[in-house]
Amino acid sequence: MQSKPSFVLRNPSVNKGTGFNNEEREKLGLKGLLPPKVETLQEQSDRALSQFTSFNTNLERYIFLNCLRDRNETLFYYLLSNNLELMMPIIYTPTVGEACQKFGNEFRFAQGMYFASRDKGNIRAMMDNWPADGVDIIVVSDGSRILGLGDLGTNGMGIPVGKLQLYVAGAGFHPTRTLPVIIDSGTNTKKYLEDKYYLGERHPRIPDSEYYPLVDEFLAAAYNKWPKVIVQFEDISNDHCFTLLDEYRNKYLCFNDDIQGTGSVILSGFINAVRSVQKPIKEHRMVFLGAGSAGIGVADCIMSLFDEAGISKEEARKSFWFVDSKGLITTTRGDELTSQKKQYAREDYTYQLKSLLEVVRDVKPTAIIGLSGIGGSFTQEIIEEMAKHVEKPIVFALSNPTTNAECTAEQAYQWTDGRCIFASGSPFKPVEYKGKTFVPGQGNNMYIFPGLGLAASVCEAKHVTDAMIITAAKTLASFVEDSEVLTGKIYPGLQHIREISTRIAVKVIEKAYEEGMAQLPRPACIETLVKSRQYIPNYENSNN
Ligand SMILES: NC(=O)C1=CN([C@@H]2O[C@H](COP(=O)(O)OP(=O)(O)OC[C@H]3O[C@@H](n4cnc5c(N)ncnc54)[C@H](OP(=O)(O)O)[C@@H]3O)[C@@H](O)[C@H]2O)C=CC1
Ligand SMILES: CC(=O)C(=O)O
Ligand SMILES: [Mg+2]
Repeated sequence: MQSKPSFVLRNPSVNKGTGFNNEEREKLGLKGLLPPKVETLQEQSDRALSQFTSFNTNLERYIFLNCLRDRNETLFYYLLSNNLELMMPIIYTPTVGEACQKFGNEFRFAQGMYFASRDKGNIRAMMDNWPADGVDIIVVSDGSRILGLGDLGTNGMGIPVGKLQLYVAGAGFHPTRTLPVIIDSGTNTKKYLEDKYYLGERHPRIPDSEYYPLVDEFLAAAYNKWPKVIVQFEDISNDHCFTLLDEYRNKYLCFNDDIQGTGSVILSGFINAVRSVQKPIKEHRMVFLGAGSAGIGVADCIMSLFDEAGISKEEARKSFWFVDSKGLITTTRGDELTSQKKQYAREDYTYQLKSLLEVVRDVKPTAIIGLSGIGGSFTQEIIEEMAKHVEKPIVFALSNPTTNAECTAEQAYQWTDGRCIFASGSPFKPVEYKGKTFVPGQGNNMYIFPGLGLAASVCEAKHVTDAMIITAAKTLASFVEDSEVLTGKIYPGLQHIREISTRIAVKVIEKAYEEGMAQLPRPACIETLVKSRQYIPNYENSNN
């Protein structure tokens, strides 16, 4: 049997399934191919929601949603957009972590594009194979540091896929104009190299002499084919991600979500935490567990608050203490520090503090920020020690997925007797403690990258600047009222993500014009322009 070239029921971008009305069924030759009842998008969505809830595991729900997307994109995004709080933990952290780990076993159909070492020299030609007319946004990973789960190689594809689903649902990028990419540079994880279902190239990671030219060729090809595209670097290990960002941030329109997106969202949470504890920035002592891409990105962004308070960089750095896998980072520790760590290395320690507990005892921090990927590393002893010296401790356990969080919300509230301001990278349910309900904040870059990316794309920004990142953080912070921050709430509800992303986009675009970064002629009304560009999942030419 020959398949029809434009068989709409097998094309997720145009398929409406039972949503095709009788006129469309007649015109498209679908009569007899669908059950008789014509359904509205809402009716289809109700059924899909009931199917979603019938599964026993989150991985099954993840697979269900991605298969739905592969059948009917409009229905998928309609369902997702209207049930974001319920479905976010499935398409994104924590479930996406498990989906990546099992990517080879659960593989059903391909999404996105893969460029491997053997493709060197052919990447531009391969891009012509991408079926969509245009691409506005690419999320690219090499799978080398997927959440806190380590080097997953090609299995990391779930992350670009999930991030782009948020770009669509959260900000309104058009789904057909998004492209998830994996640069397959091998994997150093033996388990995957030996796994018969592993789908990537089966070799250890390629050396830098091959890695950087591969990424360079990919970027040159992408900007050659789609000159206005924005590229988000995602979950790339810290031996490469800083170098890539430095190399390309002033060459192309790109940003690194783990460094800059995380920096922005945690700056936002920190602004509101400072409002909540009512202690000026210069009185804060911040201990970071983890000095990688996220930890450094966050500290760099929080530095802007000191700058605004008229405090010099040199003075401001004295408010930061970084702990990595070897202990407190000092200039006298004796190991070779990366340039990022050097800026925050303490010069005032003649003795070495090896553990986080020792550092907390020594520093008596007002804030403890976990971006280490090490689950449970904020122990009861550490948090209780901190809480002895601070009225309202700021406890951010930001590592993903949930199993890698430095502590749980329940632990943080219990160990601080309900006094802490808490945020985590993956969601925790509200906690009942001593008759009070505490709603933990989710300090996750998902609040920032959709609006930031939309802004950069809509105004055709030349580059993503630090000022645009800081503007995004402040705009997000402004969504929480004074009365709310006093109760410990530091992030707005996720159900408002469209409104949040729209406002972030407007403010970031204003900043881009102010800085001369926007290349699109300035419109009469930025908000109208942004809204006119946002995709809303609905059936066209239907009575639905
Ligand atoms: N909430 C959010 O929005 C985001 C959360 N994250 C999460 O943050 C975590 C880290 O990400 P990222 O910074 O990119 O990762 P990196 O690999 O770049 O950095 C990890 C850091 O943690 C340190 N570390 C590792 N083990 C220990 C240990 N036992 N004790 C103390 N420090 C340790 C490493 O030390 P060393 O330098 O010595 O190797 C390194 O400094 C991940 O779990 C990720 O999911 C990341 C981005 C966004
Ligand atoms: C949220 C995110 O980007 C991370 O955990 O890597
Ligand atoms: Mg990430």
